[in-house]
Amino acid sequence: MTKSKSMLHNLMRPFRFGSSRDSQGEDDLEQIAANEKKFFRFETLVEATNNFHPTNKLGQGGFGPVFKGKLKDGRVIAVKKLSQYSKQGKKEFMTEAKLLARVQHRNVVNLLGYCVHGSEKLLVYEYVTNESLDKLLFTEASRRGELDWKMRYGIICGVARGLQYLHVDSHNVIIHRDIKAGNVLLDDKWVPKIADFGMARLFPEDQTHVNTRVSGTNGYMAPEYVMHGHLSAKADVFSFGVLVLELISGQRNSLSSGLFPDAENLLDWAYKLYKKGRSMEIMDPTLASSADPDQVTMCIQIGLLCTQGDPHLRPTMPHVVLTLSRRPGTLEEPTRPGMPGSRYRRTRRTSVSSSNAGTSGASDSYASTTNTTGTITAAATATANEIASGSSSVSQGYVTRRKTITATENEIASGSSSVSQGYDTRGKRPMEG
Ligand SMILES: Nc1ncnc2c1ncn2[C@@H]1O[C@H](COP(=O)(O)OP(=O)(O)OP(=O)(O)O)[C@@H](O)[C@H]1O
Repeated sequence: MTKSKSMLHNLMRPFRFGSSRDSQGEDDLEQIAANEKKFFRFETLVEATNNFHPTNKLGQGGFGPVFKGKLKDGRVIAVKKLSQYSKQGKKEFMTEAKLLARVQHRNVVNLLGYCVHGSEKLLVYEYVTNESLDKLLFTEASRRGELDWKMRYGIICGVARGLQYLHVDSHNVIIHRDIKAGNVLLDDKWVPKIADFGMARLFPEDQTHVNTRVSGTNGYMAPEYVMHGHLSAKADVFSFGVLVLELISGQRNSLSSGLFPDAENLLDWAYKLYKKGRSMEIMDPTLASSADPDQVTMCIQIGLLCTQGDPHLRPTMPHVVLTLSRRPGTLEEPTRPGMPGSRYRRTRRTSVSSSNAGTSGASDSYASTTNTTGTITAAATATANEIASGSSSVSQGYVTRRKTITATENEIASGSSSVSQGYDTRGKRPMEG
C-alpha cells in the first residue's frame, strides 16, 4: 500500500461497517496486546493451571473463581476467571484490561495480562504468596499474634501508598470502592498489595442487578455512599480508616461481634475512647510487647480522621501518606465517625483542617442519627441496620458491583473533588488509549 493509500485506509477505518469492522478491531487489539505481551493465549493458562484443576483453586470471589498457575518461564500467577455475568463485549473488555495492566505499583497486585476465549474472560495477576490480611487478622485468630506492630504499621503505610497511587499517581484516577482486609494480600516479605482494583471497568453498571447500585463491603462503606450513592476518593479514604482501626484493634468493624462496650461498632468505640483520652485501649493485646505507643496513637487518630462522617473533612490519601512519613506529632481533632444510617446534613464549620485545603467552608456532615431520609433507595436493597450489622448481602455476590465516577487527579489530590456529584455509569473517567 502506498503511503497516501494507507493514510486513507486509516482515515476510513472508523467508518467501516458490519462485523468485519468489529473483527478487524478485535484483531488489531489482540495484535497490540500480543505485542505488549499482555495477552495470554487460553492454552497457556490451561497448561499453567493444570486445566483449572480444583486443587489449583485459590478461592471463589465475587467476580469468579481464582486459580494458581505457573507459566513456562517460571512465573507463578493467579488467574481470575470472570463470572459469566460479565456481559462486557470482548473488545471493550480487552481495552479495559489493557489499560488496567498499565497500573503498576509495589502496593498493588499487578495485573500481568488477560485472556479472552469464546465467552470466557480471564485476568492474569502476579501471584502473591501469603494470605489475605483478613485471614491472618480475623479468620485464623490464633495467627493474629504473627502480625506484630512493625508489620501492621508497614501494612498501614503500604496500603496508604497503594491508594495514593490509585487515586493520584496512576495514569488514570482509580477509585477502588472495596478496600477491606480481604482485598489486601501479603507477599513473602509481608509487603501489602491491594487486590481487585479496577473491577468497575470490567463490570459496567448497566450490566448489574437493578437493586444493587452500591457495592462494597459492610462495615467499610462510607455513609454517603451507602445512603446516597455518592462515591469519591473519600469513600476509599473512609474504608482505609476502618482498615487502620481494624489492624490496631484486631477486631472487625461489625455490630454483631458485640465486643465494643457501650458502642455501636469499632469506629464508635474508638471515637468514644479517644474523646476520653483513652484511645490506646482499643489496641489488640497481642501488640502489647511490640507496639510503639506514639505510632499507635497517631494511627488511631488517622483512622478516626479518615472515617469522619463528613467526607470533606477526611484527609486525602497523599495527606495520609505524608502524615505517616513524619514523626508522630500534632494532628487535627477528628469529628464524629460516619455511621451507616447517618443523615446527611450541611453545616458551616468555623475551622477546616489543613488536610482539607481546597474544600469550601461550608461542609457536609452526617448527623449521628439512625433516622434515614428515605434516600436509601439510592443505594442498595439492604437497610442501614443490615449494613451496620454486617448482615446485608450487599457485598456477597457479583451482582452487587460497582459504580464509580469521574474526577480529575487534581480535584482528588486537593480533596475538592466534585466527583460525588456526577456519575459515570461505566465506572470511570475517560482514559487515553
Ligand atoms: N494475586 C493473587 N495471589 C494470590 N492469591 C490470590 C490472588 N488473587 C486472589 N487470590 C486469592 O483468591 C481468593 C479469591 O479472591 P478474590 O479476590 O476473587 O475474592 P475475595 O477477595 O475472596 O472476595 P470478593 O470478590 O468478594 O472481594 C482469595 O482467597 C484470595 O486470597
